[in-house]
Amino acid sequence: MSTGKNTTESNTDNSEGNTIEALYRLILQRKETPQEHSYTCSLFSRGKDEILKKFGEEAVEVIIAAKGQGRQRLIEELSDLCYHALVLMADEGVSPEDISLELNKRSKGRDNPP
Ligand SMILES: N=c1c2ncn([C@@H]3O[C@H](COP(=O)(O)OP(=O)(O)OP(=O)(O)O)[C@@H](O)[C@H]3O)c2ncn1[C@@H]1O[C@H](COP(=O)(O)O)[C@@H](O)[C@H]1O
Repeated sequence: MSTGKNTTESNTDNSEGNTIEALYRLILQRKETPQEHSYTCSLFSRGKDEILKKFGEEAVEVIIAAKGQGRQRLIEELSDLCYHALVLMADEGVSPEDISLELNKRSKGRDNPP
């Protein structure tokens, strides 16, 4: 998956949290400001059904990769899936922070059962 850094488009930050959030912000920018030659913009312009279709295709490609195409191929397909998940999230108004909050809620529930 290609990355952005903070609000720029630099690809030098390997911190996973920053990478996901920076890429999400860049995807949001693409949604708000259409650009020529942007795959992300073309995906938004094709609409929700196409975004969902791509997400499903990438999920299937992850499964196929995990069934014997090797670790590097699996990393590439998981990266495609993460990117398309972020596009879906941006289209639906769900942020990485929303996901973190949900995961944190579950983590607290498990660590401190009633
Ligand atoms: N991380 C990604 C990223 N991961 C995967 N992809 C694209 O997702 C597509 C994967 O789908 P396929 O393999 O089915 O390829 P395809 O045949 O081109 O796709 P379709 O025409 O069928 O939709 C490829 O075109 C990849 O280029 C991505 N496209 C963009 N980004 C990042 O998104 C940001 C914005 O980029 P632009 O969209 O170029 O502005 C930048 O940081 C990019 O690096």
